[in-house]
Amino acid sequence: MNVALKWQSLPGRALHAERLGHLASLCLKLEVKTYPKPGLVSHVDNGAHRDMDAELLCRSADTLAPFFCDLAAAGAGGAGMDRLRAIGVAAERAMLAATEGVNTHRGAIFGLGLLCAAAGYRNAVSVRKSLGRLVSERWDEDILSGPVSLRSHGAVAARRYGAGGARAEAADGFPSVYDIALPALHAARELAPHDEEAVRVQTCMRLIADVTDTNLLHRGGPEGLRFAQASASAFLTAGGVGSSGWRRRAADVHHAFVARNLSPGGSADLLAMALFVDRLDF
Ligand SMILES: CC(C)(COP(=O)(O)OP(=O)(O)OC[C@H]1O[C@@H](n2cnc3c(N)ncnc32)[C@H](O[C@H]2O[C@H](COP(=O)(O)OP(=O)(O)OP(=O)(O)O)[C@@H](O)[C@H]2O)[C@@H]1O)[C@@H](O)C(=O)NCCC(=O)NCCS
Ligand SMILES: Nc1ncnc2[nH]cnc12
Repeated sequence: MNVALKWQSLPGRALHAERLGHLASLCLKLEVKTYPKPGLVSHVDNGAHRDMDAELLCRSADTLAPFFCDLAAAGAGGAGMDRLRAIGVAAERAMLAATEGVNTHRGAIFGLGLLCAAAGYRNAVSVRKSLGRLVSERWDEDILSGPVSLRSHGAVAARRYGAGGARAEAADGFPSVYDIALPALHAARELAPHDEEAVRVQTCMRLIADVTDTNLLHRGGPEGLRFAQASASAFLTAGGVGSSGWRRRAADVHHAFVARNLSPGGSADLLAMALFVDRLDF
């Protein structure tokens, strides 16, 4: 074992891993409790989804907490990608059992799971690096060379349109979280200092405007992706949550997505990851 990994006592590490697992689950629930979020499920309505509601997403988030905790503990113990993948696959199985087969959080298990593992590792070795950088430094090659599911919606969209999706995002150290979501989140706190839900709406819009979300490609093709990006961009250009009447304008964007059956599930996951990193990075 690496000497640095002995730095923190085991009970201390276990407690830290448990906290990280709960924080990851909380961030998934905060994402759900954000309205209006174009096309997505929230506590207000089910967006463009027939098989999901807020209760199901929160049940899924609760189910995942112990797996995020295991991933943080595995990271603290210096685990390689094989071990992380095994926990991730078990988490996917538990999610599908809890939701009766609905894919609520597959992308989030992957992204938040790797961030939990990095947070466990960082705490164990006491190194001052961002979580995204640690994911990229420790696991990027294994992430990119891991088994590819040929039938997933994301894999089909990746083959057809050349999108990198969740895997490229993680291997590159989550540029959509660090370069897109976090700057938007911090700027939004200036625009709406006492309204964290508004801050999350603004961050979500920024992500939709800038990310190649494979869920949008799956449901709407390149035209759907372009429409979604342009609509979110127009909301932001008009002042976003800093302008009067923003709730109505955001709701209009939401309803336009629902009418076109568009749902940016990847951006929803990235919002939860940004909330997680915002609490933990310096
Ligand atoms: C590597 C895996 C993530 C495999 O993923 P896949 O081959 O499916 O690839 P991706 O397209 O990359 O997407 C996976 C999910 O990631 C989210 N996502 C989409 N775009 C991005 C992006 N640009 N950056 C980051 N993340 C992105 C998205 O997840 C959300 O959407 C899910 C709902 O999807 P779906 O069922 O298709 O949706 P619907 O529209 O509702 O379908 P219909 O109603 O039309 O039927 C939801 O789960 C959100 O989370 C993408 O879906 C990975 O799964 C893998 O290899 N796992 C193994 C375990 C592992 O290695 N773990 C590592 C340690 S934890
Ligand atoms: N709020 C949400 N709506 C739809 N799909 C999602 N995947 C993750 N969060 C989601």
